[in-house]
Amino acid sequence: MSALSLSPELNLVEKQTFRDGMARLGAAVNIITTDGPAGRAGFTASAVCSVTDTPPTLLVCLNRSASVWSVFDANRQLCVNTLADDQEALSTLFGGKTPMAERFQAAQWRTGATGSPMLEGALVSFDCRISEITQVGTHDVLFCEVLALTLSHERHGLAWFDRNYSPLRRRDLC
Ligand SMILES: NC(=O)C1=CN([C@@H]2O[C@H](COP(=O)(O)OP(=O)(O)OC[C@H]3O[C@@H](n4cnc5c(N)ncnc54)[C@H](O)[C@@H]3O)[C@@H](O)[C@H]2O)C=CC1
Ligand SMILES: Cc1cc2nc3c(=O)[nH]c(=O)nc-3n(C[C@H](O)[C@H](O)[C@H](O)COP(=O)(O)O)c2cc1C
Repeated sequence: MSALSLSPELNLVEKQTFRDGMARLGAAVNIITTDGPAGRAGFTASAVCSVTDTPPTLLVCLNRSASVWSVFDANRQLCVNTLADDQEALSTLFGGKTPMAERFQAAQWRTGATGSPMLEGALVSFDCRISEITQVGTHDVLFCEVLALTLSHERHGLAWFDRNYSPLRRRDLC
């Protein structure tokens, strides 16, 4: 065990130290999509978390410098598509600098109740309206009320851990 990051003055840890720590905190991989008056957009996110089940709410953290930020901010609705283990390539596509049309061409989509694209083959898709946005440092925290969801019963999951992808095996599937 090392105490690399603990300074005597109890200052905040350096950005790189924080990232090294966060790299060890595994998380599901999601493609967040939206469609509406500002157009269609999507990006990869690991910063997704359950907030409360009453009302059913999750949060998504979005960097305000991302090209997609203004689209999500204007549309105020989104779908959280949690990826299955065979959808790693989609994560890379939506996490890079790829043009938006090219990102969406790589998969099949349905339209959710909010109008947001729902990914075929996702482990679960949460169709949401953004109820609140809070700014924290470089990111917006989008609080999202879940209006509908679609579950897949035949897929394993995908994790982002140690700066890489790992499958998440479901016990009831071989
Ligand atoms: N929450 C976020 O905004 C995240 C952004 N990314 C993006 O993907 C790139 C590659 O990430 P990794 O290969 O995991 O290596 P990395 O060393 O850049 O990041 C390690 C971990 O730190 C956290 N992180 C990275 N950038 C962040 C940011 N700007 N704000 C808050 N948390 C952040 C994430 O948990 C990430 O998995 C990052 O540099 C970033 O651009 C990746 C994961 C989460
Ligand atoms: C595995 C992975 C997880 C990511 N998680 C987040 C996240 O939670 N929040 C975020 O703002 N960006 C995250 N990113 C980066 C965005 O996906 C990326 O900045 C986004 O596609 C916007 O890029 P653009 O500005 O080229 O459109 C992640 C990238 C990867 C590869």
